[in-house]
Amino acid sequence: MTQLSVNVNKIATLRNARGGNTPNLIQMALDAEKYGAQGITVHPRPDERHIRYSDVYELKEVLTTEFNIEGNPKEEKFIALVLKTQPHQVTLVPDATNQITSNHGWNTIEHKDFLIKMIDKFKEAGIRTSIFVDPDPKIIEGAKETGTDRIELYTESYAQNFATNKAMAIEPFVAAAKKANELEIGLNAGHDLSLENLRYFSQNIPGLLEVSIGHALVADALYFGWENTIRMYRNELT
Ligand SMILES: CC(=O)[C@@H](O)[C@H](O)COP(=O)(O)O
Ligand SMILES: NCC(=O)COP(=O)(O)O
Repeated sequence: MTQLSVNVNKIATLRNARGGNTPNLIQMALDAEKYGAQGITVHPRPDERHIRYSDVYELKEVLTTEFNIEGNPKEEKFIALVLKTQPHQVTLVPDATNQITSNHGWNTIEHKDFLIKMIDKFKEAGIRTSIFVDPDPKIIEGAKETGTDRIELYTESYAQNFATNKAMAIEPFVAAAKKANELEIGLNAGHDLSLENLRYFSQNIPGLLEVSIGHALVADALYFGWENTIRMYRNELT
């Protein structure tokens, strides 16, 4: 059964918009767990545009499901945060500081030595590692070389092409998943997954352990409510 990790970045975006504590990020994360989230994901970016480093420490103290922290380990501050908070999983994402959102995976061949160093550091601390990659079999072979526990398939291209031709959209991800299964690398996925495209993805991707979903889920919750929306997303997963 694929696990749903709810990314709460956009709850923090709304909270920060007025400088107070409404919506209460910690309470919404706890309620997400109560409503069926099997994990909570955060992506504390260097400019703290949404998730603040202080949020990560507070969440660590109260969460009871899997805690997944995403970020780029080129930032020493990120490495220190992860080592101090000891999440279940760290997902390494090659974002530049000024990116509006994540828009590419690692070049696991070009950055092999750096990734090996970072993955060793987090694994030695007992933290499961995942690295954000495009659905490219060569890149996934490179991921195997890094020793990472898991990869996270960057699913924006699937989401973008889904409405036009879902069979074509999912093809590269099926091939990538089969390669990950063959190499015995754990398989996660995320970015722009939604109520429209999640079920088809989940039904066709072999060995999918976890999806992390935030932007579309929070947007849907504006219509359907936090509890209903989380239950609806859980219902789309096989
Ligand atoms: C890695 C990934 O695809 C997303 O979790 C990303 O972290 C979303 O970041 P924003 O919420 O800042 O768009
Ligand atoms: N790793 C993907 C994630 O956590 C959320 O991505 P999105 O659903 O906000 O696009």
